[in-house]
Amino acid sequence: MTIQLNDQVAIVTGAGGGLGRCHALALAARGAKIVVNDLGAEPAEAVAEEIRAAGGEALSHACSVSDYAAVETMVSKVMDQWGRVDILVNNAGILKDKTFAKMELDDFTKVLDVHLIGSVNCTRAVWEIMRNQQYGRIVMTTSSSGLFGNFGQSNYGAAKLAVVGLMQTLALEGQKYNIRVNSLAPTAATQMTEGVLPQEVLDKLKPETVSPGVVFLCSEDAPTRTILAAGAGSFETAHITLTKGVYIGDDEDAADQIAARFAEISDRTGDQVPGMGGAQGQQEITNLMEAQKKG
Ligand SMILES: NC(=O)C1=CN([C@@H]2O[C@H](COP(=O)(O)OP(=O)(O)OC[C@H]3O[C@@H](n4cnc5c(N)ncnc54)[C@H](O)[C@@H]3O)[C@@H](O)[C@H]2O)C=CC1
Ligand SMILES: CC(C)c1ccc(C(=O)O)c(O)c1O
Repeated sequence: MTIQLNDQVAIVTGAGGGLGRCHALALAARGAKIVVNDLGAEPAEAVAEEIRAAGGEALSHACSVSDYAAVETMVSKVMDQWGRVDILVNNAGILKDKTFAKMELDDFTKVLDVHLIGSVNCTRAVWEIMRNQQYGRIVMTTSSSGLFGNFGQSNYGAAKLAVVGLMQTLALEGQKYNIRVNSLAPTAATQMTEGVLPQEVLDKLKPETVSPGVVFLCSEDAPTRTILAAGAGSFETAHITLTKGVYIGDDEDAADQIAARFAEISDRTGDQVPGMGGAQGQQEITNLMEAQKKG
């Protein structure tokens, strides 16, 4: 096994079951010391015990990732015990599915509070530690529902794409401190996806088959700003791209020209994955200048 995480400390949120448990076990199998976080003390401690029984080192800490003070207490405990945090896997999550028409606004806030604010809280609590160490690997957990949409999951989808936005900027800000930030878009049979697909399909979507992707994203040679999709042992990358586009200008009929040339505007030939937000403006100025040169 090439990827070694010996002497590294990893916090995995929502690791009392499902994907988080599998990520924790997989990171521990590579030598990392694991902090098993979840809402409930019992499931978190059970996973920590499972890791210790397999010869690894683990501690559990029950708290909600939505509670910044509690997250800070968890990180202080880890620093007291092990003196560093190398890896953070923001995995904790909940669903409150309903069509947008029927959804209470409170269910929107609750979902954002766990996925987005939970990821912000945990990342913020370890950011300075990682900057000082000049080393950190952070994984956000996104979803196909956020990247591509899913009926009945407007709150969840919004939260799941928000963590990708968080990743985009943190990857840039973390670069000079050797902090790499990536996103994982898993597909797995867990309590979260219970009953949504036929059992014979769920049987193939073992959460254990996703966790090698997390090990890779937490390794020394991890990429940064990647969206890694994973399920049933298959791995893909997803991208937010920008087409070359078309210079239209601002004549009175600009909107009509956009309509007339929309196929060209959205033609994906030669599209790019921008390295940062500024790339869009650069592309637009280039298009303008090319159009001016042509007269
Ligand atoms: N299972 C799947 O196919 C997919 C899962 N995901 C994401 O993967 C992550 C893990 O999901 P699963 O393992 O499938 O679900 P799960 O429901 O089995 O596990 C989620 C864990 O997070 C914990 N949790 C919930 N709120 C928390 C909070 N405030 N603080 C700390 N822990 C909390 C839960 O107690 C639970 O143990 C979630 O972020 C989910 O949105 C994304 C795409 C697909
Ligand atoms: C299998 C369905 C489409 C699906 C996919 C992903 C999630 C998730 O991100 O949690 C779901 O909840 C699903 O129901």
